[in-house]
Amino acid sequence: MSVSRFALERFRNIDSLQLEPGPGFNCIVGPNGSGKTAILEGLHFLGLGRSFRTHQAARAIQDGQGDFLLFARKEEGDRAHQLGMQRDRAGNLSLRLDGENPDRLAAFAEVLPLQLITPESFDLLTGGPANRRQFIDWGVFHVESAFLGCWSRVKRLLKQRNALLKRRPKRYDELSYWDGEFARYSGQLTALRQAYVAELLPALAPMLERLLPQYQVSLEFAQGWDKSLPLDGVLQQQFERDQALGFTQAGPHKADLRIKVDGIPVQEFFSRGELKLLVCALKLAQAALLKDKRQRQVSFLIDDLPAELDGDKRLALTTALADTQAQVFVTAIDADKVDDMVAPLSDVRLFHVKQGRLGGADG
Ligand SMILES: Nc1ncnc2c1ncn2[C@@H]1O[C@H](COP(=O)(O)OP(=O)(O)OP(=O)(O)O)[C@@H](O)[C@H]1O
Repeated sequence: MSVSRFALERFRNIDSLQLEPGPGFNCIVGPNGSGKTAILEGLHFLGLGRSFRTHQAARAIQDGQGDFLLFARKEEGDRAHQLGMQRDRAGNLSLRLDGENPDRLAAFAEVLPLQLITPESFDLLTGGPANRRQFIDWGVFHVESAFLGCWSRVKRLLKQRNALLKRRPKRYDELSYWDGEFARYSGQLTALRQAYVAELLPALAPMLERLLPQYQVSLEFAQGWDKSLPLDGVLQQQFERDQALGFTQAGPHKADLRIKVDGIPVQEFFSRGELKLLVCALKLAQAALLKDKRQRQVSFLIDDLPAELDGDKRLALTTALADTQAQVFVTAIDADKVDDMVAPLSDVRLFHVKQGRLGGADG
């Protein structure tokens, strides 16, 4: 259940590159600007249809070129999936999955579940609630087939409601039908999110024990409105405020995950290294839960794994990753730091990248 082949063409500083990763640890090593992150970014594009570095996908197309091409082969038990993506500067996207044209990008995300960890991943803990909703929804999407339909309906109904509010309706009656629908699907979405968080906690405990054993970390799901009241009642109560602001202030689009350490909000307490370890523990827990519930294996993309972590923590993290048996892609500038980290692991491949080209694989 891993990517056994990955190819990029006309992507960032890469003219053409083919990688044959192993099912375990794949270390991509090279100097600044060599194209290490571009390789992870290419995989991220394939799995999620977007970059983690820019909202402008065209920036990833190599300068002077009209499009980029990405291809991966993903082993899945005794069969393999072939994923291909082409994107041009006009924004046209062509997708091929096992020789067919899938009608939605979500088909790629299902085949290629990815977890990204970069030096900016602190955002999950220190940034706004949208980061944490995205974290929860990644998990729910992969374990609950009902999620996508429900989430799309909520999004569409919220958009309609906000458009109605902007027209400054005089009376609440103009919204009440839509609010019934919005509350119904919001309730379903919230139940899925709640159940997911409840299942994540036992998967998280052993990861915290390994990476941050000296702390008591707690997670509390906040659904986005007063949990003692039905959403349609809250919407009716808040109608005048929503009308004045022109948008809806209560609902699942306001949900959050409150994360505390020894009772203190995590961002006010943890060091940068500890924040990174907590992000890793959360993502490892998601991968473990996905494997447990759906027998699906995640590929981890970790940009600059050694950053912020001392030698012991680096080792604790690499062994925790290896124990999940997930495929891991890590980038690092310094080959020596990578050697220390992966010394106890058995399944390691090392790729040297220079000026957008591969200098050979060891391992
Ligand atoms: N559209 C593009 N076309 C050509 N080259 C590009 C494009 N976008 C970025 N680059 C260049 O691609 C190179 C690869 O960047 P990348 O971020 O992958 O390097 P890296 O190996 O991860 O470096 P670092 O260790 O500094 O993070 C950079 O030198 C960048 O200037």
